[in-house]
Amino acid sequence: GSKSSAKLNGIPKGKGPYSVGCTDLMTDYTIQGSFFRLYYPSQNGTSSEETKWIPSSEYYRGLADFLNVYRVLGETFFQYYVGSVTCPAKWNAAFKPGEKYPLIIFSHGLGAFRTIYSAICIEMASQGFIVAAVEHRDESSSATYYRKENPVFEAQEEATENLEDEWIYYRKLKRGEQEFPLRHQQLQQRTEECIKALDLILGINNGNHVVNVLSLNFDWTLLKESIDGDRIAVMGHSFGAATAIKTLSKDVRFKCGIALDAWMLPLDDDVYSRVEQPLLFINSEKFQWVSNVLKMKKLDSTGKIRKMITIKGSVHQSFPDFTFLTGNFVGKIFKLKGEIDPNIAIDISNKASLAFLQKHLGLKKDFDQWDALVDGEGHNVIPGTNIDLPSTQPETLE
Ligand SMILES: CCN(CC)CCN(C[C@]12C[C@](c3ccc(C(F)(F)F)cc3)(C1)C2)C(=O)Cn1c(SCc2ccc(F)cc2)nc(=O)c2c1C=CC2
Repeated sequence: GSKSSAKLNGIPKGKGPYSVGCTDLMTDYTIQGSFFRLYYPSQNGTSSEETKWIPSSEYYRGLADFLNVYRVLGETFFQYYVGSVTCPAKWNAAFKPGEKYPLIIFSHGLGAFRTIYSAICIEMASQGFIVAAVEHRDESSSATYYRKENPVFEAQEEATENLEDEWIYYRKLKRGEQEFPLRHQQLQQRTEECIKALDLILGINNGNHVVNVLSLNFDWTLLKESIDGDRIAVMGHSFGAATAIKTLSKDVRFKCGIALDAWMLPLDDDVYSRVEQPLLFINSEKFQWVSNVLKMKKLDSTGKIRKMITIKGSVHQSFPDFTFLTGNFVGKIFKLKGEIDPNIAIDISNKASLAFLQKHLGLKKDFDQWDALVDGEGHNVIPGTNIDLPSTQPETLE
């Protein structure tokens, strides 16, 4: 039986051969700039500092709002509970040059932000990917910010921190407001932000000078000629998975996509015929429902590669990092954990992702050892969906 409370051993380390580094990049002083967290293969021993998982307390305020709990309650709860959590990546460790790495752009879900899918991003980086987890400024994240141009400061007694940071919080649906128009508009912005992040990173690959308004000591020049421009994928969770699908339809530089427990509502009808690239759906057992899965099936079409698996015993929150941070008791109550051990669930998701990426990016690694998972063969995984779909065959064949 399961232990009464799992040891809180936190966010799992990467299992691959590369050491993982982490840094943040925010370009230009406006809301239109790019903002992402970069997870990358790093040179060993160049940083001993672990990465702060949730870097500013404003994120706690945003989370409290998103979760409809009292701000002051929520903030203290999060500050106490996750304020000191670090993720197993070396903060500002030197990038490891010398080979061309495939690139993944990762899009977060509703009410999330760039830092809370670190278990997935760190695993991919440890296996030799560069991962840019974008932070969307479409008011779908619990909180985000942009740094404004430093105004000319009169001499101030104490330098008030973050004076120039402009915070944007989660935009709740208004009473009686239709959901689709808002989500579809946010989807457009999210897609643009993924494409803008790709453009920026490919520019860095060409040696463009990087202006990072976050004063971090990270040497971006080491990324010059280190990205394989032909091996680019897009991934996302929930609203971020819909973003990944829309991004594929908008930009063929993305060679394939991985949709983690996709929320299909924001997608417009004409996207369904415009996704040519291979697409993998990795679903949780508890989140999905008929109309949502039927939309995933609508993407099926002859000659287009579509794979779907469902992780048994998993829930929607099996993909973001919170699933690793509470004991079983609290985790089950808040649906942060399913029946399946969180480390096993994320392991299945990551291995299936790696096998799919090897096949459709043409990687020369050993991720094909997990091909069976992509076919839904293996422990704790089923092919397709657990949701009973209305059959399309005529009722009874006379
Ligand atoms: C009541 C608010 N109501 C707003 C629409 C529904 C809230 N909700 C269910 C929740 C998120 C939940 C959650 C998180 C985190 C803790 C914590 F305590 F661990 F922090 C607790 C409890 C509350 C599970 C979802 O939105 C589910 N969901 C998500 S959850 C992404 C996320 C957000 C914040 C996180 F910290 C971690 C993960 N991303 C999506 O793209 C979509 C959906 C639904 C459709 C599209």
